[in-house]
This record gives sequence, C-alpha cells and structure tokens, in this order.
Amino acid sequence: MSQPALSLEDALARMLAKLEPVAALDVPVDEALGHYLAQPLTAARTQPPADLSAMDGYAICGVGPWELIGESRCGQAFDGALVTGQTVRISTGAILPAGADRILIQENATVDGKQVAAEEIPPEGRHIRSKAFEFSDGDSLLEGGVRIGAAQLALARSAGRGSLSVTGRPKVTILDTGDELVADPTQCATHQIPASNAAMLSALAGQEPTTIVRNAPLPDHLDTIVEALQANRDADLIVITGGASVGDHDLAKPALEKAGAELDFWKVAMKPGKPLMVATRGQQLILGLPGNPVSSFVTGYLFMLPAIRRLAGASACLSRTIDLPLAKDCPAGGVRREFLRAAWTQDGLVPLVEQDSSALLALSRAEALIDRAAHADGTKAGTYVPAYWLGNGAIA
Ligand SMILES: Nc1nc2c(c(=O)[nH]1)N[C@H]1C(S)=C(S)[C@@H](COP(=O)(O)OP(=O)(O)OC[C@H]3O[C@@H](n4cnc5c(N)ncnc54)[C@H](O)[C@@H]3O)O[C@H]1N2
Ligand code: MOO
Repeated sequence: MSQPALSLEDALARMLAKLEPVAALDVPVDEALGHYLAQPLTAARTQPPADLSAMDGYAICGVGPWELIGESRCGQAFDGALVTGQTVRISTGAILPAGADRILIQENATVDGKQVAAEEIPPEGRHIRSKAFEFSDGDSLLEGGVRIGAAQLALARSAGRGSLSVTGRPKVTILDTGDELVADPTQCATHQIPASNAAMLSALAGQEPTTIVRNAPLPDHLDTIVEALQANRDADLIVITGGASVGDHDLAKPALEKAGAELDFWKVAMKPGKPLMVATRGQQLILGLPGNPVSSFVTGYLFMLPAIRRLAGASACLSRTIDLPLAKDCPAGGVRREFLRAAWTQDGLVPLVEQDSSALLALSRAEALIDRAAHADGTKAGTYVPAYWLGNGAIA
C-alpha cells in the first residue's frame, strides 16, 4: 500500500493544478499592498506629464550669457516662453518653460543680479526629463499576477490609479496536532513540548495576503481532528501539521479520509519533508505537513507558500532558487534530495553541521536552504549552488 515518493517538481505541479485564484475585488490603491493584480495595471496619466528639469539650476535658451526673467518651481510653472539669451531659475522636477533647451546646474552658474553666465556650456538637452519618458496615458505597466509591493504601489499612484483590481485573500486554516503539544510555552511538563509549527507556518503564510485561522493544538484523537476539519470547510486551504508519518498515532491521513477529503499523493522524495500529503475536498486543498518543526518549515516554504500564492492570484507561485557560492566544502549528498540549512557569511554559504529535522536552533541560524540533489558529489568551496534565500534575518 505504500506509494512511491513523488519528485518535488511533480508534487508541486500536481498540487498547483488543483488550485484556482480566489475572487477578485476592487480596492483603494493603498489597500492593494501585498495583493496580486487581477488585471494589468494601466496608466491613467502620462509620466512625466511635461518636460521637466532633473536638477536645481537654470533653464536656459542658447549658449549664454543669459538674462534671468523668472522662475519655474514645482507646483508653479513659469508662465511664458524663453528666447535665446534668456533663463529662468528652475527646481528639480519643475516644468521646463517653452524655449528652454537645457539645464545649467546652479553649481556651474555665475550670477550677478539678473545676469547669469557659465564657463562650461551644457550640451543641448542636458538634465531634461522628457515628457512621457516613463509612460503615457493608457500604457500597460504591470501584468496581472504581479505583486503590489512598495515600488508597485508608488507606481500605481504615479499612474493616477485610485483603485486596483486585485485577487482577494485566501482563507487559510493552520492546525497543530499532537498529544504532547501545549499552547502556552511557559506551562510545559517534561512529557510535553510547546506547539510551534502553527505559529511558524502562520508567520510564513502572513507574508502573503491571507486570512489565517489558528487553533489550540489538537490531540492525537481521530474524531477531534475530523471535527476540526469539518469546522473549517470554508477555508480555501487547510494546513495540518503532525501525524503525517506511519506511527500508530499518526492520524492525518485517516482523519482526512474520514472528513471526506480525497488524497492525491503522500510522500515526496525530499529531506526533510518526506511524509507530506496533498488532498482535496471540493475546491478546498488540504496540505498535511510533517510534524518535525524543520520539516514543517521546509514544506511550508516549498509547498504552502506556492499554494497560497496560486490562490492569491500570483503568476509566479513557486519559491525560487538563486545560485550562491559555497564558503565551505559540502559533503556528498545522500539518497534523498536534501534542503540543507546554511548560514550566510561574506564568503558565501556555510552548510550548518546540525541538520536534524527537529533542530529549530539551526533553522534560526540559517539564511538559506541549499537544494542538494540526491547522490550529489562532494562540492568544493567557491562552487555556486542553487539555494532558496529565506530572508530569515540570520545574516552573520
Ligand atoms: N518508521 C518511520 N518513522 C518515521 C518515518 C518513516 O518513514 N518511518 N518518517 C520520519 C519523518 S521523515 C518525519 S518528517 C517524521 C514526521 O512525523 P509526523 O508528521 O508523524 O510528526 P509527529 O510524529 O506528529 O511529530 C514529529 C515530531 O515533531 C514534533 N511536533 C509535531 N507537531 C509539532 C508542533 N505543532 N509544534 C512543535 N513540534 C511539533 C513532535 O513532538 C515530534 O517530536 O516522522 C519520522 N518517523
Ligand atoms: O522527512 Mo523528515 O521531514 O526528514 O524529517
């Protein structure tokens, strides 16, 4: 009855194929932060709307010297046109008056009353930002599925958009399971441990636009877990951690079946994270993650986040590797593809000695996960290897 483990790529493709983005909605532009665009972002204005100065100085006409006849400042353009031998004072971002053909920066100007002169004459067009050099009204600026971060939010405002069509927030329920778990980390007997997976996964999921429901840890009791699954029928995604393996008290799989979910696959050829399961119940996706905290983190990063991104309307859902140099030799790989916790130093990645899938201390000191192929040869320091950058805040 044991299924062969899927490759990571096949498992991710199968999971993502089961998901559709949740409904789109129009939101005021500032509330779009963190969401994914449901429609392309098009410009409702032209930027810059006119030729502008890129520097503080003098808008000049011709090669000088020049007579100072006024000022163009931000919010108050010069009302007139220059002819050869004339200039106006101008600020960075102010509209270039008609007739001006270049900007003389004030550091290079010699001013005597209304007379302005320069030793070096700037070339025509110098320090002018041309009208529409960024975009014109009606241009398509960002495609659907792009995330609105700080820069994209500023762009949307600059493009004159007061509201945006974005995909909504998927509802995500995260369940801790295990008889040994306690909710309050200060009230923990020797036979118990503080529940940490749901808190950790919620923190990861909270990096994406989500509405998260968390529970007090559930005991290893089939009907209690089934009840929790039934009570969260309206979630787009349920993440259940623990009980994913083969022990007598590992109840994730039977609970999913009893709650009417259809198991799509169980087990992925990766370390940590092997006993991961994916199931569906109607439109709902259920992810069963291994209970070992590092296994939960790694599968949360590699599966839960892509699932949430797909639900949230992202066009690029998968967590992505970048090639980074090894600062230390990396030993040969084992029989499973491995995601090695690694610290980051100025010389590159240092795989941590402690790679146990329960070791949260090592995870907390890691800044990257090295994607190490099964049976990989030993790799020398200086070699670039694919790694997931965790943004864990653990930079040495
Ligand atoms: N005979 C076998 N045993 C195991 C296998 C196997 O193939 N054959 N696989 C191992 C692998 S790999 C993993 S990973 C674990 C996964 O086990 P479970 O998902 O069943 O996890 P639990 O047994 O419930 O817990 C494991 C470990 O993690 C702690 N835990 C669980 N939940 C939490 C939580 N919410 N917060 C903090 N810590 C948690 C739990 O106390 C255990 O120490 O199975 C191996 N075994
Ligand atoms: O796959 Mo388990 O997640 O190695 O520890």
